[in-house]
Amino acid sequence: MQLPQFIFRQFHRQRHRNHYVSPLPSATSVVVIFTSLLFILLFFSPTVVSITPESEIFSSTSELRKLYKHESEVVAKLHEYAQALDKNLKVVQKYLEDFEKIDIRDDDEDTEEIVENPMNAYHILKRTVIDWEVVAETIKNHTQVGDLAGEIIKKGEQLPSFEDFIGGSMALVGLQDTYALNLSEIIHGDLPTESVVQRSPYELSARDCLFLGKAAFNKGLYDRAVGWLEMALSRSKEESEDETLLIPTATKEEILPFLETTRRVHDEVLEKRGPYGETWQTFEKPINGKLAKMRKYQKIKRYQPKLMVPLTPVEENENFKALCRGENLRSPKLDAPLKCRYLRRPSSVSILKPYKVEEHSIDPYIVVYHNFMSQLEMDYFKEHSTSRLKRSLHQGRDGRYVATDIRTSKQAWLNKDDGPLIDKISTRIGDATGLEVFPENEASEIYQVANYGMAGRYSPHTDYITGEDHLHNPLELIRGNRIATFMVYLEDVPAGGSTVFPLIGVKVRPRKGAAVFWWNLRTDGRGDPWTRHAGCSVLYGNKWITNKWIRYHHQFKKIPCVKEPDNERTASFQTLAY
Ligand SMILES: O=C(O)CCC(=O)C(=O)O
Ligand SMILES: [Fe+2]
Repeated sequence: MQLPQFIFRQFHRQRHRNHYVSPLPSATSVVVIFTSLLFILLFFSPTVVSITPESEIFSSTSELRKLYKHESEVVAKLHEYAQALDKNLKVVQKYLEDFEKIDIRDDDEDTEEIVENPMNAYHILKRTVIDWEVVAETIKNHTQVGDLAGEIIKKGEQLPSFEDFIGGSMALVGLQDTYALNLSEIIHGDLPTESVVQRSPYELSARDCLFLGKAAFNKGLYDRAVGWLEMALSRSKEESEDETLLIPTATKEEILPFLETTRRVHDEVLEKRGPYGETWQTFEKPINGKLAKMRKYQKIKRYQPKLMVPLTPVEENENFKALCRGENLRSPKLDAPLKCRYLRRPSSVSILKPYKVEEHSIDPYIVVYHNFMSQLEMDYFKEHSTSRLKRSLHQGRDGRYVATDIRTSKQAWLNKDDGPLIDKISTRIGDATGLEVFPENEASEIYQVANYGMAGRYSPHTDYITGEDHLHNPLELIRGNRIATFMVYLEDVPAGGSTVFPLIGVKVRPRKGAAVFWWNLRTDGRGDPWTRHAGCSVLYGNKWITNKWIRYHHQFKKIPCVKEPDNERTASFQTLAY
């Protein structure tokens, strides 16, 4: 079954039919107005037209009637013109008001706070991609500043494209789905997070909901699409009762066909393919009441997360989302042996200032080192990477590196040439883990710094390298595979952005300065698939991490190489560090 897609560009269509966007009178109508005016002026001006006895104008009511008719035509045109000016003024004012809902701030920190809210981010994208075009079109006939985008491009800035706006819309739809956000809250700009409700001054209009419904549909989230489109319908009703709007931003007639198609496709997909798969998701029951009563739908139950058993990609994704939402999937029995402790290494300052270690899983062994890096050290890492950040890529099916939504972040690399602090942190990692990290680039990789923006995420993956390709690379043969990961959070993330291990139910909340450490390989060098992990989408804020991947071959003096029996998994590395 070929899954259908809706065509976007809906916001553009709005421009032509929008209630508040009315084009200025066309060039011909302006000419008509001014010719008529000229005609009246000429007619009444005594210096130009002499009143001759033949003039019938005062005596003949029929002539006066004619004149009056001419005048009213001119007045009608002038009304039209004034109305157009007024409407165009409204377009400009509405844009300005929208922008100024947030006080203008120049300070970098303040602006960061603004863009950290995905609702604000969506509106910034919408304004610069859609509204700018509308405003530019509106003021084109008045002034020379119509080319708003040109002004910015001249400054060497990059502008978002329509595709960026679609990306932003998809991201918002993805956040709503992952965190099961309540639509009636987010349409009013309220974003519920664990601790507080983050507020954005921006509401979502019927047109926004329609657009986001289409984005959800195209993402295969048919259940969510129905939710957005139903919301579009109720917003449209609210807007039609709103006296400040002439007509709703999207009408019922426009929304209904999309909603009907979505409901129909939803039921077809559910019937033919089931309630979820890698590229789609539906409710458990059909929307159509008659179909919903069918016997086969009475038994269907939503997927219940399972741990410690092999999962299909779809099941893994469900575990991933549940963990991101903060659900607890682990049993008390699994968590019972976990401890927190102070770790001292005899040869280092940790004697005075021990590492604070918190266990998250015994097998595979996963721990968090709290307060591992200081604020100054974290700032150093971020500052040295900011100008070098590039879109993260990952290896596609054909082996080439591509940017996809599997990993939506930007990254940069830091090495010892970036200053003495780099080696200082590596020495600390070696000390804390008991592993060999020098020489840089052999025993361990240089630092990868990653920054996740709006809804940035990383789908489930392993850090150890799979496939055969790396076996032909001389450097990889020297280094061996990634035995362990040491990942430090360089920033707090107010909401979302946890690191989760979907197969074993582990979740770690990002806390700045804390580091997560785990073994990717078993003692014999084979990858441990239970270490599959993921970065949840950032719901609010901005996430910074740095990764230090430690390699296998240089550890030969530190760890015993023992083959672990397949049926008896041991956390044999655990003893190394403690
Ligand atoms: O962002 C995260 O929490 C996980 C990142 C990760 O797994 C990676 O960079 O390999
Ligand atoms: Fe990873």
